[in-house]
Amino acid sequence: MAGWHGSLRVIAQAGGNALTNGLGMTATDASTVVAVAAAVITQPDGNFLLTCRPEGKPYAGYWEFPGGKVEAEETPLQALGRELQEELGIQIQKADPWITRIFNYSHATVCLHFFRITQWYGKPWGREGQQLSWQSSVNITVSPILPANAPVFRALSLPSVYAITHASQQGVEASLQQIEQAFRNGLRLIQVREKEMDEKALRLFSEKVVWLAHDFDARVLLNSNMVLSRQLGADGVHLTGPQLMTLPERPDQEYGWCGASCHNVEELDQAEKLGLDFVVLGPVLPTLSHPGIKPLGWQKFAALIRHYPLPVYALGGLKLDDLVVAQELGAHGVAMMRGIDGI
Ligand SMILES: Nc1nc2c([nH]c(=O)n2[C@H]2C[C@H](O)[C@@H](COP(=O)(O)OP(=O)(O)OP(=O)(O)O)O2)c(=O)[nH]1
Repeated sequence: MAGWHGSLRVIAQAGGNALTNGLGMTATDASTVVAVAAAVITQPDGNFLLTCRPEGKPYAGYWEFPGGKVEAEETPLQALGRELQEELGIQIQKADPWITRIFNYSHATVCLHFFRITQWYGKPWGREGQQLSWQSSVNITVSPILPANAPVFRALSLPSVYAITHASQQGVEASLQQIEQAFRNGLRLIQVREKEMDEKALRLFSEKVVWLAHDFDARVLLNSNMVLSRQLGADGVHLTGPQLMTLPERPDQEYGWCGASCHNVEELDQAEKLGLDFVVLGPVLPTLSHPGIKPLGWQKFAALIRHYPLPVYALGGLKLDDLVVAQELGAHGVAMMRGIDGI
């Protein structure tokens, strides 16, 4: 159990005391937590597979991600390989670890290890007579859904690339042109982070980014400024590390999406406690925007996010080409400031 992150680590050390894991769910004892492996089997268009729980199981008739309990002597990934063969007749070709979430049902407390499966052998079919359905995170058309899975759909609706503006260095016009091009090329999430702009310039620039983004159905989060975010109709706020550590609770839902910058385990724990939508963790590699800060490196990055419940974007000196390695290590995606010109 050593090395389990956040709530899982806490539960492992708790020795039977009831505790809250920061997601509004309570686990009672490490020994009563049932490990489950679940697959987000994703097609190139982003649609993923849900299956309907067959008669005879708890929550029969509810829709879920394919998978099942991890048996003794199995790793979650081994369990998933077995379950997908048994339930769907497919073999995993490529699986990336994703988020790990705990949920308290009346019949059990489950620890769900999610993997994203992007390549597999065979065509999925309901080998246990269960129904299958390909779904999109923005429009789930089957119901009911297992209660633990609502935040998972929200996480899945986050794109794999998160851009960060740097107009103060680049020049406002050049920056807006680049951002528009990136939206044309598929960018769907951006943070306005302009620490050197005065209030008026920031308002003007942010307003333009929001207009542009909404033309492309993309989302804009403003760095640290909840009031301005709401005034401009932006999609939410991105908290700085210090801001994250001083907030007693998540900004009101009326502010929309809420992410945060994290650099260490304390900040990751706090983001989990506040129930944020995602975090950015870095710097992974040396970066011009934070000279003099020792980068985490990929190994430490992977260790910090192991078994973490929120989607994590890797940040710091990264380009689009780093997305594959980031996701193989458990990241949801990559966040980029200068790398945005490659989008
Ligand atoms: N497979 C799966 N299980 C989920 C999801 N969400 C969620 O809360 N769970 C819970 C429901 C169950 O309590 C538990 C999975 O247990 P299960 O009974 O389906 O496991 P299994 O396939 O190994 O079944 P069995 O051999 O025990 O009959 O995890 C999900 O998306 N997929």
